Amino acid sequence: MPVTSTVERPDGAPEGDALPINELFVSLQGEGTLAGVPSVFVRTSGCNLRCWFCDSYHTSWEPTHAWMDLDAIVEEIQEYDADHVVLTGGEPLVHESSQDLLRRLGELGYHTTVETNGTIVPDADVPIALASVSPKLASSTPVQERDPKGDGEWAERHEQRRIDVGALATFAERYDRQFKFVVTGPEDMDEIESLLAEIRAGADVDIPDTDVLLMPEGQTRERLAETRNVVADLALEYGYRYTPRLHVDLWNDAPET
Ligand SMILES: C[S@@+](CC[C@H](N)C(=O)[O-])C[C@H]1O[C@@H](n2cnc3c(N)ncnc32)[C@H](O)[C@@H]1O
Ligand SMILES: Nc1nc2[nH]cc(C(=O)O)c2c(=O)[nH]1
Ligand code: SF4
Ligand SMILES: [Mg+2]
Repeated sequence: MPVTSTVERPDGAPEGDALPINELFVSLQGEGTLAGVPSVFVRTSGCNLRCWFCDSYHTSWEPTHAWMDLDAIVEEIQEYDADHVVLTGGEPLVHESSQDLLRRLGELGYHTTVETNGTIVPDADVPIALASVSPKLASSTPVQERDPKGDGEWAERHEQRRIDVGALATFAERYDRQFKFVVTGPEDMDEIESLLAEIRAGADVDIPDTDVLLMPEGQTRERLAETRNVVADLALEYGYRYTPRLHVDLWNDAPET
């Protein structure tokens, strides 16, 4: 599948294998089944979606980055004393070079997690230890009233692109994975249930409820204080997992955390 980057490659970008990097830092994995594990985060810039709530605004709505070649990225990762690497964004899989980075990290023995919206499937040979797939629900769509830019310009494109059941089923079949839904309230549950039914019908592997995580929407402690208990109760009611957002609890989602 051709992969197109939404980030322009400006004059002066390095030749060959390189990625637009928004930030590269070490922290505790804040979300999902590996929450609490010290990890190096590589955050690429550029996304094919525009969630109104995106907590990485400068990789999606207003991308900023420095181009780094893969050698420099790997060298910087190796400077940290961590064996887990989280490749995130933006949407890391819009970039062909993300696949090469994953191949190199796999060869070096790193445990790799890819944080992805699940719309772009990598080549079959790309090693991913944990596919952390966060399919985007209707409640993520940047309709005019919720658009951070106020014009609703992205709503239609976002709506068309946000779900590809075939792609989600392929992630389920190929990798150890978690499906991590951002939940804004009880209204999201019908869509989660019907989407899971479609993925399960399309995938020839089992997807146990323990691979389904509900994550409260919130970029700040204040917002999480409103959402976390609602979402925890929904996890109990529906029998799915709850995941905290440790980096928000601990550091209020400051840059490089
Ligand atoms: C910034 S995204 C980057 C990876 C990929 N584009 C995606 O959406 O999965 C990283 C994770 O943060 C989640 N996320 C983004 N904004 C959020 C918010 N306001 N509250 C809760 N989770 C959020 C995403 O759903 C995803 O699981
Ligand atoms: N600590 C921490 N954990 C995270 N897990 C997923 C993140 C992401 O932005 O993809 C993230 C993040 O930004 N920080
Ligand atoms: S898909 Fe991920 S990076 Fe893209 S806008 Fe949504 S949360 Fe942000
Ligand atoms: Mg984050």
